[in-house]
Amino acid sequence: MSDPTIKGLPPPPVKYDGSNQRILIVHARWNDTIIQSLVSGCVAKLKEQGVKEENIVIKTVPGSYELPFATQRLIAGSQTQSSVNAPSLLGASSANLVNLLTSDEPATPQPSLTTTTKPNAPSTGPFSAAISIGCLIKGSTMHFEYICDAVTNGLMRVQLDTGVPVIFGVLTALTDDQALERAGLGRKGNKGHNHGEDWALAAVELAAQSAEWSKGNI
Ligand SMILES: Nc1c(NC[C@H](O)[C@H](O)[C@H](O)CO)[nH]c(=O)[nH]c1=O
Ligand SMILES: CC(=O)[C@@H](O)COP(=O)(O)O
Repeated sequence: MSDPTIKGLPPPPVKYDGSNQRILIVHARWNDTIIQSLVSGCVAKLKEQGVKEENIVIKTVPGSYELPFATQRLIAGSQTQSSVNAPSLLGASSANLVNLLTSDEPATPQPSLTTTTKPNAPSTGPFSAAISIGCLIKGSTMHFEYICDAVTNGLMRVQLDTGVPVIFGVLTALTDDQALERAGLGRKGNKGHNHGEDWALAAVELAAQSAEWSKGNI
């Protein structure tokens, strides 16, 4: 692997704490051997950063083209859930807080944010960050180029529209080996590096930082 200070992601400046974060992983199923390795590496690294298993929500879609829609709808849906066994709303996106403050719906009794249900019960409540994972491999037509462009711009729009960080976890590979090496599955004596680990670090960092920014702590 090349020197990460020349080409790659250096360690984060501080170790961010994921213990109060709820993370969404949405992954495509195309090129599933590669996807499964990326998701496994991502989940393992999220747990290393303190994210609880019950706060890691994994959903799948057929292909990468479906990632922006699914990510947007899952983020929106999470913001209508009460926060049980999940991070405090202060860790949520500002959009969620505005909804809560401006809703003319009669306030429904919410379980206290410190409600504890049985351990490892699946969590509910707003996502602190999302990681959208896919693997696009160039074929013989322009299909690759169009999907790459649509997915990239779509995921960027989702995060800017929702205020929830969306990590770009989409490999855009020209060959099978390029994709395998970026999933840590390289075949030619170079296993490569599992990019899913980097995406987990980015998610925990952006979730922590954006929660502070939402509170005006800049
Ligand atoms: N060729 C790849 C695809 N193609 C499928 C599309 O993403 C989409 O599911 C379909 O066009 C229906 O809307 N998807 C990948 O994730 N990776 C590929 O290499
Ligand atoms: C990324 C794709 O859509 C691509 O794998 C499809 O292959 P082809 O361009 O040969 O249809």
